[in-house]
Parts: sequence; C-alpha cells; structure tokens
Amino acid sequence: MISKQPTADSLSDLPEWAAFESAAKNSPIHVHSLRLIQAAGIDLDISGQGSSPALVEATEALLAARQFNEQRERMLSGGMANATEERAAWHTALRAPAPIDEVAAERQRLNDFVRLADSERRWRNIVHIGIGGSDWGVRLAVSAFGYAGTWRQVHFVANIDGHAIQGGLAGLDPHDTLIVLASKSFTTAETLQNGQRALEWLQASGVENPYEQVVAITARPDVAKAWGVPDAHIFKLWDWVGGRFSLWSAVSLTTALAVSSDVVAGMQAGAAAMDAHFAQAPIAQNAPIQMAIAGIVNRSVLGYGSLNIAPYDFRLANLVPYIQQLEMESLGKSVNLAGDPVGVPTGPAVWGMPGTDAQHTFFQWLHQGSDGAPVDFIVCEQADHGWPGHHQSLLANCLAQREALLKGKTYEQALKECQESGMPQEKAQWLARHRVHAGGRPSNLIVLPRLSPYTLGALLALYEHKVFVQGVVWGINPFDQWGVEYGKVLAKGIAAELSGQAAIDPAHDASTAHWVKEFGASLKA
Ligand SMILES: O=P(O)(O)OC[C@H]1O[C@](O)(CO)[C@@H](O)[C@@H]1O
Repeated sequence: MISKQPTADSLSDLPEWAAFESAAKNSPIHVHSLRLIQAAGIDLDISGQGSSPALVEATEALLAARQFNEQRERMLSGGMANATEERAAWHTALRAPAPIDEVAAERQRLNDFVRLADSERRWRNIVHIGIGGSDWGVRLAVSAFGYAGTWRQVHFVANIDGHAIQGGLAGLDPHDTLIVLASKSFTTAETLQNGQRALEWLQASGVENPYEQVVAITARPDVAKAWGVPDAHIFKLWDWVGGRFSLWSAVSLTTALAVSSDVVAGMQAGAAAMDAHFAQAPIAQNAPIQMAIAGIVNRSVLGYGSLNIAPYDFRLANLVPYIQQLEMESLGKSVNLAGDPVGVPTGPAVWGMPGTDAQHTFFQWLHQGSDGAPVDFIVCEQADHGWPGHHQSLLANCLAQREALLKGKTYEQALKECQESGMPQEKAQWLARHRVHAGGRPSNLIVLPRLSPYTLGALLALYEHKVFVQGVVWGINPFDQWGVEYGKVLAKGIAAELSGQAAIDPAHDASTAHWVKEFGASLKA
C-alpha cells in the first residue's frame, strides 16, 4: 500500500499547468488525421479533439507533477484513495479475475442464490429498491440486456415520491415477488421508506413470512439484520466500495436474476480488461487518460461548461444518468485535497439522450447555439436485431451529426447551396447567414463491436478511470460527496418541522420558512 499523500498544490499555481494551458490553446482539431485508441475491445476515436506534439509533452509533465503513477497505483491496489472519508476506493477488486477471498465468497453466495431461484422458477417479480449508485448501474444493465423482455418482471423504485413505490408494486403477485433492498449505508431515507412500504404490502397481502421475501445488499449487515432481513438474505459490500461504483458488487443481484449471472460475469470481465489497459498502456495510447485530458482541455481551457452523452443505441438510454452520477457526484467540487480552490473550472454538467431522439430534441443547440458542448458519441458496429436497414440509418445519423459538428459549414458553402436551389440572390445571401455552422466542436466517438456484457463493462470502466484521472489532475477527491450529504441533513430537519416534531428553525430564509408553514398545515389538513 502506498501511504504518501498526493500533491496538494492548486492546479493553477503549477508551472506545468501554465504550459499545458498554453499548449491546449494552440492545439487545433486536425480533421484530416485519424487518432484511434483500442482498449479492452473498444475503439476510442479522439480525432475530434485538439492535438499537437506540445500538448503531448505538456500532458506527460502535468501528470508527473500530479504524481499520477503513484495515485493510480494507490487506487488500484486498495490504498487510501479517498482521503476525506479515510478509505480506499477499490471497486476494481470486485471485478478482478482472481478476487480476494471475501469478494470471491460473496460472489459465490450470490450465484448460489440465483441458481436456486432459477431452478425453482421462483420470484417472477423483482422490486429493486435503491437510489443513485444502488440503482443506475443495475437499471442500465437490465435495460441493456433485457430490453426485449425478461421472464422475471423487474420494477425499479428509487424516488421517495410515494407514487414511485405505488407504481412499483402495482399489479404484482405478492406471493411471487422478491424485494431487493440495495443500500450501502442502509440509512438512505428513500430506500428505507420505500422498503417499509414494500414490507407492509407483503404483510397486508398475507404472505407467510414477508421477511423471507426481502433481500438486502449493504455494507451494514448489522443494520439490515436489525431491520428484519434474515442472515441468509444479506449480501455484503464493503466500506471501500464507493456507492456510485457498487454496480460491481452484490448490488448486481437484480441484474443476475433478470438477465443472468453470465451478464454480471461478462461485465466484470470487460471492466477488468479495461482496468488492465488503464494500468499498463502508455499515456498516448491510454484510453481513459486521453479522454480525461480532452475533457480537461474542453472544460478548464476552452471553457465548455457541459458534456453531452449521445449513445446511438436505444438500449443504452440509462447510460446517461449513470454517467451523470459518476461524473457530477465525483467531479462537482471546487477545492483540492488541501481544501484550497482548484483555480480552474472543474467537472462539467453532464447531460444527454440516445440518438436519434436527441437530434430532434437539442442537437440544434449543439450545432448552432452560442455555447455548444463537447459530445461523446457511443455506437455499436453490429446490432442485435434483424433489420440491417435500421442499423444502417442509425450509424449514418451518428456519423453525420458528428461530422457536422466537426467540419461545420462556411458562409460560402451555405450561399452556394441557397443559390443552387434557385432562390433570388438577396434571399440567398440572407438565408445563408442562418445556415452557417461554426464547426470545430469537439467530440469523441466510442465504437463497441456490439453490445455485450463484456463491452458494456469495459465502457463503464473507461468512464470510471477517466473521472479518476481528472480528479488527479484537478487535485480533487472524486470519491466523496459532501454536498449531497449536506442536503440530506437539511431534509431531515425540515421533515421534522413539517411533521410538527420540531419547531420551525428561525435561521431559515423567508421563502423556506413560508413554505414549511404552508406545507406543514396542508399535511395536517
Ligand atoms: O447506497 P446508499 O447508501 O443507499 O446510497 C445511495 C446513494 O446516495 C449517495 O450517497 C448520494 O447520492 C450516492 O453516492 C449513493 O449511490
């Protein structure tokens, strides 16, 4: 284990940052050269990002100044990568081909549970209750591989809004329903309240032993047990697994029940292959590093405030919120490890939608809006349906949108188009100005040969490691989330005020105080 703490200097104070910034400003996108990186079966095309020999050199110097190798080694070997919470961030251990004993034992227990349930054809319905990292990854895997239906019906319930659990339980046969409670902390209000409703639903429907129909996945088995979950139904994860990385733990029980343990194993294998690539590939050929560096150039040097995720694959719709949590919960921070301002803009807002829907929703803004945003296009070379024409159109749209963003359209081109359509010269000159497209908007193209558990696992690990590299360069801890914790504490206080258990805090701002009174009264009415 490496104990030395990383450098605490603000990024903007480093001479290596000044050199990087200047190189990045002078690194155009070269539309005539192809820059391709292969990693764990995935092609990453970074031709749509600026490049230059000076930027390559400055990147190496910057990573060295940030003790990148040491920090990567610390994270991958289970050292204390999460300093503000004093723990490791060792999600890579969960997908290691030869895992440590306790991980292997828990995997075995999970597989046995699934095998038994499958052989008995039990649990036709699964209600997966969890939120954030205890939800998005599983939703993504189930929708990616169960998009055409599964013999088990899976309902996801995350939101504390009572309509969510109401909808999640509606129409299910309580005698053949398994409730999966996924919560690392087993203190999350959403999950505990929804879990309680599910338990009451089982009790009210007269099932013989409601607790036998509940499974918990948590780092606090003691709390789950006190809640009533039987020992044999508690699967463990560890303190050293961050919530947003817990997809790789027993949280994937629902994935295994819905789309098979093979999917879980395949995803783990793909992620492990990306881990090996990240650990070994040289900087210039290292996919997560190159994606991270392009992201830092776009955010901290070129000033793009957001990053658009455009999966050209209907099955990957849930990739957008998954990456949103991963990037924004990890990098939505402004101080470095020493507690000082980073000095440059950090993590962008992440948003998106699958193409081609996205083209009819917000791509106009990406093409001609005043701000624009870098785009990650993600597409599979082969489809798994039987209509090649659909796939041809999907691929064409993906490439066309990207090329338009990259190359743009000059006034001269637009004018020629207008003239050729036969309109009067004056109108052509006017309309051409509306048709100009600046181009030069950065993008990545990530190509999966096809959507398999292996390639999806590799894709998720690619983003995880990219986020880690950005945390290292910006000097921030990507593994904590103190802002979210603050909101949770305030919500607890306000809930007590609304119920009348606590007096209204005079320190509230006027608006909050008004609405606490108003809502408190209407809740009592
Ligand atoms: O798994 P838990 O402990 O219920 O937490 C759920 C989620 O809440 C957060 O703490 C904050 O959103 C996430 O990091 C986590 O994935």
